[in-house]
Parts: sequence; structure tokens; C-alpha cells
Amino acid sequence: MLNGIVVKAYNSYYYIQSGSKIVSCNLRGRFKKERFSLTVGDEVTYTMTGPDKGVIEEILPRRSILKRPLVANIDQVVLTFAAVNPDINPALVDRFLVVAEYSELDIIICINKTDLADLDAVSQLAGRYEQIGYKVLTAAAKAGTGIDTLRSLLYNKISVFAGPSGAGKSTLLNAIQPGLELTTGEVSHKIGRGKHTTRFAELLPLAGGGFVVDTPGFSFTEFNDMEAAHLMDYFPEIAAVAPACKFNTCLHYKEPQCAVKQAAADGRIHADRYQSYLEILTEIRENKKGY
Ligand SMILES: Nc1nc2c(ncn2[C@@H]2O[C@H](COP(=O)(O)OP(=O)(O)OP(=O)(O)O)[C@@H](O)[C@H]2O)c(=O)[nH]1
Ligand SMILES: [Zn+2]
Repeated sequence: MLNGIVVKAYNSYYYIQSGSKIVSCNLRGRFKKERFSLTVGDEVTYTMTGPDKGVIEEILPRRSILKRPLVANIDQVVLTFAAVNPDINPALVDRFLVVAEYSELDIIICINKTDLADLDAVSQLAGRYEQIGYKVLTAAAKAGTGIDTLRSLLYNKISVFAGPSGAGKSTLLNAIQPGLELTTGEVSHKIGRGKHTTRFAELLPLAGGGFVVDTPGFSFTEFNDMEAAHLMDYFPEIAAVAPACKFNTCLHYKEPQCAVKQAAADGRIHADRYQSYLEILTEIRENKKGY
């Protein structure tokens, strides 16, 4: 029995990559009688039925599932921001971080377009996130700076890139893997691909091993499914301090003797981060009221 990974699903065919070979497979008939879920990123076993044709025998257990786009076994997200143009917005960075933490993905923050930026400001902002424990990379995709480091972090993993439009995600991916030929440029030039078209995600193989998800169209602005009481878990530095609050139900909002509020006042938690926490908390609570 052979082993492979679903890189594309189309018209009830599944394209399975195994080493450098792609095999188009359908499913054993018995699957049609069972409930099953099979999507891009899933690992399967299969047998060959022709030169590049096969049949899927078994779907292996998943390590993770991301819903939008529907991709199994994603290991990490590269949250990509432009230092300048569009200017990095720490409140937006925090929102992406919260959704990535909630999705239980490993996180890499990539600050791109450093060729246009004030490097002191970039390293100060990078330091803010490094202090929390995040891995932060700087890059200038157009000049090829930072590409080797990023490429090495993608090795043998399934990675998705996310970040605001214009941050340079496609440019970074093209630099990492020449030949991908992802369309770059102004949003208006990109009609027909990307987040405005509904299509299934595909995994693009990296030459050294590993895959990237080809669409950045993954929803990073909604907190609908989150519980106010769990929000702190998506801010590692807040979660670390929270056990010292007087009340174990503390939401670190207006409660007395709140260790988080105290840490924000002392500067042990960055004031902007605490502010982001409060803003998202308010949104979650307002959503729950039925807006
Ligand atoms: N100066 C400079 N420009 C860059 C850099 N990286 C990307 N760009 C430019 O920024 C613009 C947007 O880059 P894209 O790669 O299309 O951005 P994206 O994040 O894929 O955008 P969406 O697909 O809309 O989400 C393009 O005109 C790129 O040429 C960089 O490091 N420095
Ligand atoms: Zn508290």
C-alpha cells in the first residue's frame, strides 16, 4: 500500500502526491456507504490501478482541520504584514494573532517591505512580539532579503500565508519557490483568483519538501465562535498573568484586583496589546447579545 497526501480535489477525483509523483485517485466504493470526510491536506493510503491512476484505500487520522479554506493538517500560518504600504497596524496584527491562536496553528510573523521602512521602528515592533514568544522574521521580498530563512521554516510542513491585501504574500511565495507564478500586484489586477473567487484550496509543493496553501483567502476578521472567557487564552502574555487575578472568572475588564490590568499599567503587558484584548472582548460580548 502506498502513502500520499491530497493536494487537490476536483470532480470527485483526488490528486495524491507521493514523493514527486502525482496520482489521480477515486475512492474505494465502500466509502460511499460510510460517512467520510476527505479534503486537501489529508494523508491517505492508495493502490495503483494504472500508470498514474489509483484508488484510495484509507484516510489517515488528521492532525488538524482548518475550515476556511477547508484544509487538513496545516502546521503553521505565516502572518504577513507590510512594514509600510499598507502600513503595519498593530491592532490588526493582534486580530490575526487571536484567530491563528484560536485555530491552534503555529505562528510565524513576517514583516515584509523592510526596504521601504524605518528599520528602528520595525525592530521595535518585532521586539514587542518576540517578547511574547512569537517568532518574527523581517523580509524584503522584492529584493530577496529574508527569503532563505523563511524557506527553511517551511521545510516539510504545510503552511498557509495570511495577512492584509498588499502585504506581499504572493511576492514572498514566488521568491521562495520560483515557478509558482502567483499573480501579484494591485488588488484590482487580481480579479479571477484569490479571495474574491470561490474555489477549492490547493496545496503547492515546495521543491525542498513541504507545501503551501495557494489561497490567502482565509477569514481572519471574525470572532463569532469565540467565548469571551477564552479570549485570554489567545493572548499568551495575558494567559500567563491571569491566574494571579483575585477572581477566577475575571475577564480583566473592570473587575477589582485584576493582575492583568495591573501588568498593563506596569508595562509588563504592552498597553496596545491590552487595548486589543479589550476591543475584541467587547466585540465578542456584543455579538453574543444578538447583533
Ligand atoms: N517595496 C516593496 N514592494 C513589495 C515587496 N513585496 C511585495 N511588494 C509589492 O507589493 C504589492 C503587493 O504584493 P502582493 O504579493 O501582490 O501582495 P499580497 O499580500 O499577495 O496581496 P493580496 O493577494 O491582495 O492578498 C506588489 O506591487 C508587490 O510588488 C517588498 O518587499 N518591497
Ligand atoms: Zn483579571
